[in-house]
Amino acid sequence: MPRARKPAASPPASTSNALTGTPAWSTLAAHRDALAGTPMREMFAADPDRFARYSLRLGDLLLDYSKNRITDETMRLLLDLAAQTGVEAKRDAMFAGEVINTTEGRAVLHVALRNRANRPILLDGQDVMPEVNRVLAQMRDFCAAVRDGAWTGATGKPVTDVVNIGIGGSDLGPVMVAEALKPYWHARIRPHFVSNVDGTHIAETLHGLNPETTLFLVASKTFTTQETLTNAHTARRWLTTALGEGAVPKHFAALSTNAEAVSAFGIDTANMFAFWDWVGGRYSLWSAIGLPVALAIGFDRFTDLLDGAHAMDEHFRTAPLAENMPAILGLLGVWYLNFHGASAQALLPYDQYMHRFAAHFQQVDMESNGKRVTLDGAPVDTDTGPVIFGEPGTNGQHSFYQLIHQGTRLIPCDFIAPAISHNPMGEHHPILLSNFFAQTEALMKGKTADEARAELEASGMGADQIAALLPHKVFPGDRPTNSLLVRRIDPYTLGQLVALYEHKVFVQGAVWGVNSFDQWGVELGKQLAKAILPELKGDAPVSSHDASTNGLINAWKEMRGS
Ligand SMILES: O=P(O)(O)OC[C@H]1O[C@](O)(CO)[C@@H](O)[C@@H]1O
Repeated sequence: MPRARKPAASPPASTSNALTGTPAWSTLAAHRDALAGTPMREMFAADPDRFARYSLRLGDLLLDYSKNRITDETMRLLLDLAAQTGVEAKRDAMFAGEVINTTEGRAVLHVALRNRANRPILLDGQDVMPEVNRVLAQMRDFCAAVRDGAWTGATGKPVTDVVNIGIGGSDLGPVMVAEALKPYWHARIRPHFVSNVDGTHIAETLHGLNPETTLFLVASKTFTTQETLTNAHTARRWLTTALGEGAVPKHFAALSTNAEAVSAFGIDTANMFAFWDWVGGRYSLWSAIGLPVALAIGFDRFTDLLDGAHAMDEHFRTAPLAENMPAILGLLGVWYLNFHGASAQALLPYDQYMHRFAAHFQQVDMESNGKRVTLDGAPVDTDTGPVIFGEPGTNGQHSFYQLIHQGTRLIPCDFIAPAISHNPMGEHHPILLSNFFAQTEALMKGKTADEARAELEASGMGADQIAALLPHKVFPGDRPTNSLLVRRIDPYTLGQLVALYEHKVFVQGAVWGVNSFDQWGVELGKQLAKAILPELKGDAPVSSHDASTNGLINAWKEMRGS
């Protein structure tokens, strides 16, 4: 398949940077001001149907977005903004395989990887589905062989440990999903993930592993990424020191788009699982990059993950935007980021297995929408991508929630929880979920000065003490949250959730008119590191940089000794 194509002759919708000049923009700004005196607690008091009005269900997934600073008018205006920025046309262009990643001349078709309906998806007039299905079949056969022990290492022993070596999108998505689906892992096979070029990562991972039963997956779309190749060469040395060169084909497989570089590394291309330039790194977990997940949970469950994502794709593709979960989450994010100055967004899974969810979406969101120019290269005229962060509940509560409740910044939060835990452990799950529900209630309602005073008076405190403490005890409330509830975190519901957030990011990029699928911003640091690496050899002081960079390099040379 061709590696680069010309951009579509006419972009699917306006790429103007005059976003703030759209009629919807000024109307939304005026509407925000009009709404300012009506906190959410008043909105709830006035409307007993608010939950029903502002919640949606898709199978076992419930989205409650009623605890937001919105009215029907807000939603109508946000939908106007979506219409005026061509969100639907841009979405349709993505699904139709148009070259929407114009700076790289690529289509964006991760939806084809989970196109379980097998609807033809044409790229340059050719259906991509036969190739997608071919690699899925290759993955299925490999998973079966490794899992049932037919695939053995060079000394005839079955695989016990799968080490995925990759970084960014070739790591974060698979780690997150593998961890989230740990209850489904094969009894014998443990997945491990090495990403950081810090030697500690691979050293600690290999510590205690047996080369005879370890399978390495070198995961790199480009197969040129310094960190991944450095780690892969170290792994290769570790293996061949123990088992000899001849062991490599039974212990190494590659997940990549670059067959030439895979061969050059010494991996048999028969053990290469391909994907394509139209799969963005941070959207690649559905491709061969998902192989560590499929090996851990089994291929059938991996296809359940794809099924869940496909269900969300179909919802995103066909539901009117007013009832479209990714569109609603995306537009609410725009509402807070651009109209309330909320520059961060917390993702808070109340499920320990989902402890890497925020880390994965940090890349998906911030690498996609951390952009300062629009598709046509003009500066954006408003803020783009939020800072994404989060920790699993209830750990975050004992850490950064203080700032969310009483700090000066507005930080919209998404709460995500399963109704049923894989580890109920007596009262643990009700306790966990009581915190989930309570946090969203507390953030919405807050605590007024009158309520705080009444509590202090009831505790028997004197008037002076009350006066001193009162300002510290007030919670302003009116802090927005979305709540997502699924029956259980399983491959299908996780697929739904991940696709939901991917498409949310798409919607926001479409509103801002940026290219959500390139990542030029990661290049400069890589370029400079390449120039610095040879300068680190020897003791001669360096003078080719600014004073700080020279000073740091020279201090390092002195500290490390010779
Ligand atoms: O899969 P590759 O080509 O090794 O790239 C890894 C990651 O590096 C980046 O290009 C930049 O950090 C990411 O977008 C990508 O996910």
